[in-house]
Amino acid sequence: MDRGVLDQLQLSSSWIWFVITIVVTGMTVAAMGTITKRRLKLPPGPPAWPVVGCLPFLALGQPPEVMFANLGEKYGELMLLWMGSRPYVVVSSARMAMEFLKTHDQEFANRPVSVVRDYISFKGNSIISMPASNPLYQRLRRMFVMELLSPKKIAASKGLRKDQMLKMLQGIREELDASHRVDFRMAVSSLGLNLSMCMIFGRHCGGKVVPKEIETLALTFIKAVKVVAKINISDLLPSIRWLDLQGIEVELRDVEVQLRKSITDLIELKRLEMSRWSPEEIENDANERDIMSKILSLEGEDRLNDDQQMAVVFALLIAGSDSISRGLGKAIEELLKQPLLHKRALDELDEVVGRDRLVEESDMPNLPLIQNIVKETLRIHPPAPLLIPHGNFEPCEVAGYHIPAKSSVLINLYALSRDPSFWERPLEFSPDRFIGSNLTVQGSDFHYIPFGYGKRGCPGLNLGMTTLNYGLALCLQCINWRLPAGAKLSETYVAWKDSPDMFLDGELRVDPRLFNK
Ligand code: HEM
Repeated sequence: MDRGVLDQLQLSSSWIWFVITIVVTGMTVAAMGTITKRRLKLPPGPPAWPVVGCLPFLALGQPPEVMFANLGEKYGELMLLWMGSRPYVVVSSARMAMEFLKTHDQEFANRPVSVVRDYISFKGNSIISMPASNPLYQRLRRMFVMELLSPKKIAASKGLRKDQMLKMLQGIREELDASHRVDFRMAVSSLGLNLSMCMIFGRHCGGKVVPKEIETLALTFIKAVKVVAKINISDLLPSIRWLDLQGIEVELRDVEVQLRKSITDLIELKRLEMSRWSPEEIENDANERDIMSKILSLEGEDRLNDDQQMAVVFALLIAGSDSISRGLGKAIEELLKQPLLHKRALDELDEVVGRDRLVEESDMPNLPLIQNIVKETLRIHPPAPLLIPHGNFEPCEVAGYHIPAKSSVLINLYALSRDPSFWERPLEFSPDRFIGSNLTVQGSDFHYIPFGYGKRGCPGLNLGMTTLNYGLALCLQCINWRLPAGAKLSETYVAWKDSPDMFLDGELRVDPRLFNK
């Protein structure tokens, strides 16, 4: 859900609600009435009107996590909101997050139904939207953790990460040559997608020459993300889905066809490439080169059918791209706001790596400040601030409250990571809070779970952290990020570099003059 979509929803809401009210009056009353009659202790929440539930009372112009955090101050750590005819349970404390993600992990390790799932889960084969009890989910999950995103795979793809990041920096450099200014948010926005594409297909994606098939998939993917991000009224009021009031299903149908075509084209190219492998290449584990080669070489009961292969590709793209771009963009943005912290990070790089070579992933354990900047970025700006909604099939009792069946459970990381009873000066960006602390991104404490926790916790955690840590170190080493006088961070953030010699002979070199000592 992005803010633009919410604004859009608000603008067009009056007539839409009018139609909905006429069509389905009474249905929600019936749903809610059943529960009230049984006098169950429901979590507190805002009042709900027939049909539309509490939607008219929500401040839809705000980002959802902020809106829910504000509501949490009024209604408490566990809230029940009827949005349309659907129950949404919002969790705003570490204690309650532990209840749902640890104590009751089994019951809530599913995903709520949604219209999107009917289209781009490739016939129910997506790991992201599948119930955790599905045997295919367990097989895919094992494959993601043990094979596709394993420490061995991550180590094997380090050259590719470096290559892609240098291409991004080169792009920035070329823009600087032309204008002396670069919008970093724009520059970094395609990095995550390029990295994911490379890891999946083993093809070079960034830079000027992009293979046509890769470009087509990237464009289709961006289109798909835009549709997925829309709030669909049919999800809130399933009984009027047939009206498709916002035309979203028409768009989804179109996007599904295009995704299928572009992913299939790339898979076919990979098949062709594999058919030309020499016996030596096969002997030397050529199928370990990239994720698609690995998937296509699975045999016997491990083999994935066409829908499953496409679903794996799409899941990796959608879960792994934006999180990286957003994380890196926010880290740089925070450093632009704090020049002293920025300088400390540069000093650390200087001391550990020096100026004669580029930083490598193997340097990262010796760069604790840069690692803490990434950790703090994920605290203040978690890429998935409400996780991905969890769901339960059956009604359930949690901490003495009745949670209706088929609820959408949203864990509000925004509230957890700003809890003043746990965090000192929670609104301050202060990476040093992690010095000597035993907080880890793996979820050693439920106040800090940027990757989620438990059965549905992110399988890309190691890849995500490796990429963000290294990406930040390289971006800091190669570019002297500055906010030009008068530029406002809230509008756009712009960076420039003083030295014209960062790239020599098309190759990246670290120029001592980059660092303003
Ligand atoms: C900084 C980077 C990342 C962050 C902060 C992040 C965070 C998350 C979060 C919060 C979830 C939802 C957990 C839940 O529902 O409880 C998730 C799910 C997921 N992530 Fe990540 N992620 C990152 C990078 C990646 C990468 C690089 C990949 C793979 C290329 C990836 C693959 C996935 C998948 C497949 C899921 C769905 C798991 C499931 O439903 O079982 N993530 N991630």
